[in-house]
Amino acid sequence: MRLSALLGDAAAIAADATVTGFAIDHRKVAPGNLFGAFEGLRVNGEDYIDAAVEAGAVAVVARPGAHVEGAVHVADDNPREAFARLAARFYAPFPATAVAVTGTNGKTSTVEMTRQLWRMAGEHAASIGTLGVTTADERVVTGLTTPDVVTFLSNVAGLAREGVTHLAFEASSHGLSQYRTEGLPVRAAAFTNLGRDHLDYHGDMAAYFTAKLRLFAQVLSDDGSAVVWADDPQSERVIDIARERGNRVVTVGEHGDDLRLIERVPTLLGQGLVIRAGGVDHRVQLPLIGGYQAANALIAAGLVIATGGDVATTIAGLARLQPVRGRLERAAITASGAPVYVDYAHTPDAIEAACAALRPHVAGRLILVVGAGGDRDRGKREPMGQVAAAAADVVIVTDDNPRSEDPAAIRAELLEGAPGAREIGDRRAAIAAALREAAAGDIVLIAGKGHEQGQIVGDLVLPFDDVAVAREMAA
Ligand SMILES: CC(=O)N[C@H]1[C@@H](OP(=O)(O)OP(=O)(O)OC[C@H]2O[C@@H](n3ccc(=O)[nH]c3=O)[C@H](O)[C@@H]2O)O[C@H](CO)[C@@H](O)[C@@H]1O[C@H](C)C(=O)N[C@@H](C)C(=O)N[C@H](CCC(=O)O)C(=O)O
Ligand SMILES: Nc1ncnc2c1ncn2[C@@H]1O[C@H](COP(=O)(O)OP(=O)(O)OP(=O)(O)O)[C@@H](O)[C@H]1O
Ligand SMILES: N[C@H](CCC[C@H](N)C(=O)O)C(=O)O
Ligand SMILES: [Mg+2]
Repeated sequence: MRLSALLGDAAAIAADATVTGFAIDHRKVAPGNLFGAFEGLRVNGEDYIDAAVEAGAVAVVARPGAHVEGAVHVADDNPREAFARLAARFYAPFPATAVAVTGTNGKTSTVEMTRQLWRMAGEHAASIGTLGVTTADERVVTGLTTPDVVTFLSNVAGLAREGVTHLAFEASSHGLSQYRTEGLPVRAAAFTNLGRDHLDYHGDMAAYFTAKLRLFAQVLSDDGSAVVWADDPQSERVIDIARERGNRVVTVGEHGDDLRLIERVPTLLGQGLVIRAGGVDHRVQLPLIGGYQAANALIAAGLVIATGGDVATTIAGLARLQPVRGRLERAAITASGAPVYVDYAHTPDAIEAACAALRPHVAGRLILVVGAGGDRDRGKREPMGQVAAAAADVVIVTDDNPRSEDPAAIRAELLEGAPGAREIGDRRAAIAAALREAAAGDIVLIAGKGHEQGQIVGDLVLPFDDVAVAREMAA
């Protein structure tokens, strides 16, 4: 693509260059690239403009005040957004049907279920999120929930080239604030719930919620649909924004109008659901336990239906959903017969939801192994401890991903909320202790790391897999 075709202004025409790609890190600039220079949390990308030009950048998207020499300066007050829109024009075409999911908890589960439902309907579908880029054939890990804009848009274009027509992706609050997905038309956007997380980055709950709401206020296409979990206290805000913009609103949940959850009966390995849609009651056996997975399944069904899926077929498909990795995954059964579950709960609400999911199945005690990640919202730690103490019968506080923090200090903050808890820093030892403690009728829940394959300690990623450790200890 010619730079003049992308920008169309005099400077671009004069430069008469061919654009070869986009980069936001100067170390990844190749000759002919457009470089995006953004102010970050750690450094200012504008400091690398000269180096990017040196490496062959033909244009630089940066604030009007930035100094650009030797390349075309694309000046914009919001360089991240301007960059994303140009990148989208370069990388297009994209899958015709893209949907996005935001919310504190449930994004990964919902995009994965949406992908599965589409596949059951015979569509060529993919998902992008915490688990990576997932298609029917493979999964490629990207490291972030919403990858950076270049990785995201180039991957989405790659999926389209492979024939993917349907994409469900996670729109994290960081991703929304940083315009990581702008330019990809979003035909439906879903809201799962709002709880405490990431206040280290956003400052307060209002700013965190505003970041998420941008999905509905700005990212969702004008003629797109908003799919809203109606049972969250914040749902009205989302619905109001969608109505104001004239988007179609699809509400799901006990208070939902479009997919109303009439009945939910936990069974040994799943739950029986009655879902009312268009005045008809549909009965379906969801093969996953936990109210929270029923919520995510309904939101996924809402997204599929909002983008043209048949109502009865989609609801019937819920009976064939496969479990999502690390979300209430049954990892092992102890010698004494106690099931051991691994779950990615790393917020107060998620710990509550995961414990509530297991409670109907607990005859004896619920034994919880829990920790919190370092370099992340510190204020969520004490509430996580409080919820753990209230929802479980035995709490063992351990390390999650300490990152650059002192693990003992993180544990101390959790213990503020759970003074009666046991403290075992070493995660392997904590899991071993929980499994030893468990008797017949008890259930062990290992929370916080779900599918993760490593434990981040300082700059090191040490191999660690909760499911594998649980299996090893149970054997
Ligand atoms: C807080 C946050 O979102 N940080 C991400 C963000 O950093 P930033 O914009 O603040 O970047 P910075 O490091 O200050 O650098 C500024 C700019 O200079 C550029 N640069 C930097 C250094 C250099 O030598 N040359 C250069 O050009 C950078 O590419 C960047 O564009 O952009 C970087 C480049 O894409 C990301 O690597 C980085 O993710 C860090 C590693 C991270 O841990 N992010 C987490 C918190 C995150 O994004 N999580 C969310 C939510 C998780 C969830 O709840 O699911 C996610 O979507 O994964
Ligand atoms: N709808 C829900 N309501 C409450 N809690 C939930 C819900 N869905 C999932 N959870 C809890 O949150 C955990 C994380 O779920 P999931 O990975 O689907 O969320 P996420 O929003 O993608 O998280 P992340 O922000 O890390 O990407 C689950 O393991 C579970 O404990
Ligand atoms: N996407 C989330 C995942 C947290 C998982 C937990 N294991 C932790 O490390 O805090 C984050 O980056 O905040
Ligand atoms: Mg996720």
